[in-house]
Amino acid sequence: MQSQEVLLEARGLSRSVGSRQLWQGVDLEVRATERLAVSGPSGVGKSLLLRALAGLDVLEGGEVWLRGKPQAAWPMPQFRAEVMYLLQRPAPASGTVNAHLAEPFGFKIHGGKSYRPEEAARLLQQLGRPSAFLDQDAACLSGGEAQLVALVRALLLSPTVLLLDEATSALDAETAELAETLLQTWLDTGPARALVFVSHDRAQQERFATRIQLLSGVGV
Ligand SMILES: Nc1ncnc2c1ncn2[C@@H]1O[C@H](COP(=O)(O)OP(=O)(O)OP(=O)(O)O)[C@@H](O)[C@H]1O
Repeated sequence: MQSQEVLLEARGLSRSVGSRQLWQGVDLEVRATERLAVSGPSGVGKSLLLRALAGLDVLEGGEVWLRGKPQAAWPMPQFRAEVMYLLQRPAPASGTVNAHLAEPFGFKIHGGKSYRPEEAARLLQQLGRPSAFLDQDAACLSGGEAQLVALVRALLLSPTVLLLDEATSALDAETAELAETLLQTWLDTGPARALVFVSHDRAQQERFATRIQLLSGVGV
């Protein structure tokens, strides 16, 4: 593992909310192919840490690097396309699943990429969904289905580091394991990639993480 390239690195991160210091002195390193679990009690600030890593929350203290280049030196849309954050409760707008998956390919930041519906169907099939699923209304999906679609949408965009914030929490056990297999294949093929995830499912952490980092509230 140590020979793998460091993709994402954070040093000395700190965060407070009002007068409450959530954590400080947080160091983190994610290497290619890693599946790093960030663990800690409810309210300790795991979501805020992932959001800070993704450039979606302020960096009060410390610094984050992607491939050795400081977060602040990246154009932020590009950084967020490379370090992609998936939240627990995605809420897609109305329109077909296919249209929802195709949508970001129309954004300037993903201009070099093209949407391939057959690839979307292939990924969905690996998650146990038939190709007709692409025609469903995205706004009417169940919580678990919306999580599957968010995951497929992210994988199609091929970020360097995927940050999953309880992003499989609404899936049944069997589908959650299909998602893990899909993610593992994604990590092990193609360019250098890595995964950071938060899960309250201890069994998932233990079977899926290559490493677990505890966020204790007083530095990790
Ligand atoms: N934008 C915000 N403004 C003020 N307080 C916030 C904000 N976001 C989060 N908090 C607070 O910061 C603390 C950490 O929140 P966070 O969601 O990161 O915790 P967590 O470890 O992910 O929790 P859980 O495991 O319950 O999801 C919580 O007390 C929360 O209420």
